[in-house]
Amino acid sequence: MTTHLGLIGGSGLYGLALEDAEWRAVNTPWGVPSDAILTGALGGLPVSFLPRHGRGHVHAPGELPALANIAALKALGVTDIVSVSAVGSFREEMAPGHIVVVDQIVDRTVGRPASFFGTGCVAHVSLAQPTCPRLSALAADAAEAAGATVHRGGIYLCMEGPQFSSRAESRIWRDAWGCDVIGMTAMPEARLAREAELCYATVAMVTDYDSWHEGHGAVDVQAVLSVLAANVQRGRDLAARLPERLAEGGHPCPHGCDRALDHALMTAPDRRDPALVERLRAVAGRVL
Ligand SMILES: CSC[C@H]1O[C@H](OP(=O)(O)O)[C@H](O)[C@@H]1O
Ligand SMILES: Nc1ncnc2[nH]cnc12
Repeated sequence: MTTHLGLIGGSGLYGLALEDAEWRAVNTPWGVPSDAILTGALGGLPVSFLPRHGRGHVHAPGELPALANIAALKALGVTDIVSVSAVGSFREEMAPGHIVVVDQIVDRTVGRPASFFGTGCVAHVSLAQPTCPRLSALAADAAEAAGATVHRGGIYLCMEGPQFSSRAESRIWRDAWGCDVIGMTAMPEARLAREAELCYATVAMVTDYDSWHEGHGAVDVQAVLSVLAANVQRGRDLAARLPERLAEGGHPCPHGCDRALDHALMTAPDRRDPALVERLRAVAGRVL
């Protein structure tokens, strides 16, 4: 399998310098993604870049076309997705400007479509390890090489938003639930990447201390944007350092991300909905 890097740019990251760059409109059985996808190469490795919120930050976190986003990257041949996200921190030592390469996610979103499968073709994939350890380690190495302070591992609380958390919520996620960072977009992205058999890693850029920290004001967009602006070059450096690490080959994935559907389908072949199966070919063709 040819390694193809998919980069999902979060708040503040709407473009990237690629070789042979071309913005391509992609359609999927789940509609159109957040924006056209910038295809090209970095250091000889095929790369596809999708601005999660669209250029100009059009889409709210709760209304992102996440199914179309993952299906479009899969259709372009992406094997590995590195998602870049702005997050608030629940830990003093995970300071603004630092990077946390998340290894666990707690999903507090509500009402977001979160599966390609459903009635007529039911599947249950494992999400015990929602990010790929191999890809996460490579992303952490690239971030360190780009000069960032990196925390390897952390629990990402994915809230619904779009409002930020109350102080009481912030303290609950931090003290009672033991979460490390908070954002609004890792879910259902990570779920869908697993269903589409793609390796997925989240590189979270800390922009604030959310609302719990007595020594810091509560988060607002201005604070987030000023930290992102100060670190945008580091984000680009990190992206530029990923291909050389990925090029050594990671497939078959030692953690089985690219075979996640091997034993996941439940619906008997003769009981499957043909229309749904047809749509599913775009992400799960390997097992259908
Ligand atoms: C601009 S602050 C809130 C916004 O930023 C994060 O977006 P992303 O994960 O795409 O970087 C957060 O999840 C919210 O959507
Ligand atoms: N404190 C916070 N809560 C949710 N999403 C965020 N993105 C950046 N900072 C955040």
